[in-house]
Amino acid sequence: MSKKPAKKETPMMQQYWRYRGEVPEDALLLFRLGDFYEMFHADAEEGARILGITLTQRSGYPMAGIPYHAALSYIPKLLAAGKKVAIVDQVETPQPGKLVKRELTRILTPGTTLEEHQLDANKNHYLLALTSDKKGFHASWLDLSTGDFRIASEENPSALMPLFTSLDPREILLPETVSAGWAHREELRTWHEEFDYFCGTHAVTYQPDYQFEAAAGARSVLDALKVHNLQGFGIEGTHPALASAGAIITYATDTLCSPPQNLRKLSLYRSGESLLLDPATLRNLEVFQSAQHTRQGSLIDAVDATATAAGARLLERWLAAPRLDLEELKRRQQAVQDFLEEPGLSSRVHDSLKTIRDIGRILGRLQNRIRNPRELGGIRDTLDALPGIRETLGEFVGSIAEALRGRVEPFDELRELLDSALNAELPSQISDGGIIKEGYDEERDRLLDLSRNSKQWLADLETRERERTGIEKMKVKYNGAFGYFFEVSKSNLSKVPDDFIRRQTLVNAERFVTEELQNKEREILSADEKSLAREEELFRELVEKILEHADALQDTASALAEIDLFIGWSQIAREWDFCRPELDAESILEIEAGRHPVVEQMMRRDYEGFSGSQSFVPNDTWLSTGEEQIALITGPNMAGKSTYIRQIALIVLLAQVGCWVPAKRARIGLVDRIFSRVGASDELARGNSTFMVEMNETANILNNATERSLIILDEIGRGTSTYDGLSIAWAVIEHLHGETKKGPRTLFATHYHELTQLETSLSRLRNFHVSVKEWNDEIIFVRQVLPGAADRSYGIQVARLAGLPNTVIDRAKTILEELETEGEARPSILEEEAPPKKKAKKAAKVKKEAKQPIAVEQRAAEPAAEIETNREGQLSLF
Ligand SMILES: Nc1ncnc2c1ncn2[C@@H]1O[C@H](COP(=O)(O)OP(=O)(O)OP(=O)(O)O)[C@@H](O)[C@H]1O
Repeated sequence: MSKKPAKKETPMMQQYWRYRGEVPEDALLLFRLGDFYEMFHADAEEGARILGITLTQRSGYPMAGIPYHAALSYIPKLLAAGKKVAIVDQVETPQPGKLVKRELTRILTPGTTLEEHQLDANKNHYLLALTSDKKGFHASWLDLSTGDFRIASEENPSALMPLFTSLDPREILLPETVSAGWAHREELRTWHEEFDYFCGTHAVTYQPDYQFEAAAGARSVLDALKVHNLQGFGIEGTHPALASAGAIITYATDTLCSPPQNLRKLSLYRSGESLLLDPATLRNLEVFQSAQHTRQGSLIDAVDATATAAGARLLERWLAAPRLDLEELKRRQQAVQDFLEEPGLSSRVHDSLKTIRDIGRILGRLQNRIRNPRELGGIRDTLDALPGIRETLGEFVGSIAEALRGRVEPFDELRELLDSALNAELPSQISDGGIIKEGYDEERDRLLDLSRNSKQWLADLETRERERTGIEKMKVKYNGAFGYFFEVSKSNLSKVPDDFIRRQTLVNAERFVTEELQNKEREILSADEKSLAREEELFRELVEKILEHADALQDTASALAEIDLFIGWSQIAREWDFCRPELDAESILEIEAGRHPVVEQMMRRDYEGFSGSQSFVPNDTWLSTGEEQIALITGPNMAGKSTYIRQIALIVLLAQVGCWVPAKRARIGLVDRIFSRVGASDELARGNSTFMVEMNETANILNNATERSLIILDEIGRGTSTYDGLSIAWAVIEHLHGETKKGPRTLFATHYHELTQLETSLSRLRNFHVSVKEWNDEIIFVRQVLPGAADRSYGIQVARLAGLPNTVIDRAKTILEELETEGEARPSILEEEAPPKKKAKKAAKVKKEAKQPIAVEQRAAEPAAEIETNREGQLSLF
């Protein structure tokens, strides 16, 4: 931050320093000076560097400025550079010789911006606060742009991490000393490591601890929501998470420079009501971002066919909190069905939705006094689209579409008002005028006429005076310093009459006024000013009228967002042949011809891809906690093991947000958590080794999975020596299987062929393999998941496909042969580590079979049939 210099400052700079002292140290102060926002001292140096603008000097100190009308395009760059931006505006018209009055009008921070161009239209924009006390950890999050405001408390902060990752907040508020203490608590070590990393990738603002005081927080929340108690929201007034909610309100108030006006509801988030996906699983399944950190290639992108930004944000919120509530999920599924059954009507509604504006966010800005005429135009255009949308929705027969129609209000009166009041084209600033339609307000029309007639009068005067003086090219002109004047070129000066009063001499011309012109000028300027003032008054009245309907408009906006999302899903279901999954509370998972939604879409778009195949090969799945609880999947590299196990997790996730799923048929017993242990590339940046990350994630799964969870494990144990890895994988499977009759539904993909022997000792484990064919020492990927274990890994053939030099491939083959011969002489892991007593007998049998597993023979008859079926377009030949 800039330090105030010791020398005597001008009054303006004294004013500057007063505000500089008021705003947070890490904010850059933009100080309005005429037509510029100026930065001074250290702010100027930093601002000029970030914005790439010229650094100048004023009275010996650094200064850098941006034109005020271009501020909107500069500010996002400062925010993107992680800076906060404080704005001090001029709040009166400058008078010569008088220090202009200024006020701090706004502090823009990553989590509290509201302006359209500073928000990503398709993403929620959360400010998150977290604190802790003896009872546990308390979080609150608010999207100030829409007023979405929630709280959550958990004894164990790890339970909040899935939520934080899904929210992907723009800014995090933490209590300074309380949060510093978390690092020293041994029991929080694992969580803190993860949270610390999370904070490292998000903007964090530390606040004094007292801002997180629970009782004061409860009061701020009541004030902000304008209610006497929180019972209506089902929240106790002593709920500990109100501490963080209070900190959010205080921060929002400080940054908006007045209390937020668009909060009307507080909701309590209970982790037990959602399907939880821990941060690693969200990353591994590429739910919100692909492995390349792009939206393209993620699940959200694959199931997003929304036409509106609000619809896209709703999808993000729903994917962040998949449900366990059958009734709600069935409502969503039915909505998709209603729209799917009426494609013509649905696309008509969707087309109309493309014309509506983001009224949820517009209202947020209007309520928080960020007002511009075009936003009113946005509300008007949206309301204009409503009758058509309602009419089309009325033609649907489905019950849910009908219910949704009921939530879209017509707003006839407000629509008529805005239609009659607002011009078709609107300015971006109130001060530009031209907002109000002629004929809407008598007084404003009168002033407008006066100003217009005066302009005609000026034109007449110009003609009259040209005739009188004989100066043919004399013109009436206007400028801010002198007002209206006659401009006469030097060559015509001799013709100027005596009643012309000289005002200014230019190189080639002179400027004059007359008494008549001066009188008229006063009349015109006052008519213009009065007309503008009247327009501003009418504008404010219109805003108030809109805000009277704010709640109803918000409700309509959320219904429109749902309709948009459902229609989008119905289009995806039709285009990609999704089915409506049966949902129940049984612990089973049955998928017929399931597909990976993202890989399938990418393959269709890019059929020249490495897979070499144009269409995705569907596969079946059957799991149940009591019978076929664990599917152990083996198969060569590149066969499709990872894709298969991920597709199952994605199908379950989609089903639990209410979307239809990429399968021919599916029956899904609701899942409380999805765990995955897949790749680890992201984690290396955290300073953990691949193996450490793998073990951390595995520990998390084993400690937290319940009977209702779904677990996908990919190549567990590969990050260490073969025998260590194999032993760990072996023990993990045994643990998940357990002794009892039930356990989490698990898919385990592995290259450790020894594990396939577990089928004989673990009653609820089944072997599967992803099949391939050999053809002249090359392999053909068939991508079919079939019962039984794979015979070998074909790693060398795959390496050849990847382009390894022939010399290396040949040498590898020789080494492999040697190793295989040696391996036969070496004792197997089963002999090194005896299984538990009661399995000893079975294990002895396995040992016998290990060298020549029965599964291989069982599959001997399968290849011909597979080749036949898959040649029809699905076979991939390299
Ligand atoms: N069912 C399928 N239909 C068509 N192509 C598929 C299918 N499954 C996977 N693929 C293609 O095969 C590629 C490799 O799949 P995947 O990564 O799942 O193999 P893998 O068996 O896990 O390999 P590795 O053991 O080497 O990790 C994928 O990128 C995809 O393009």
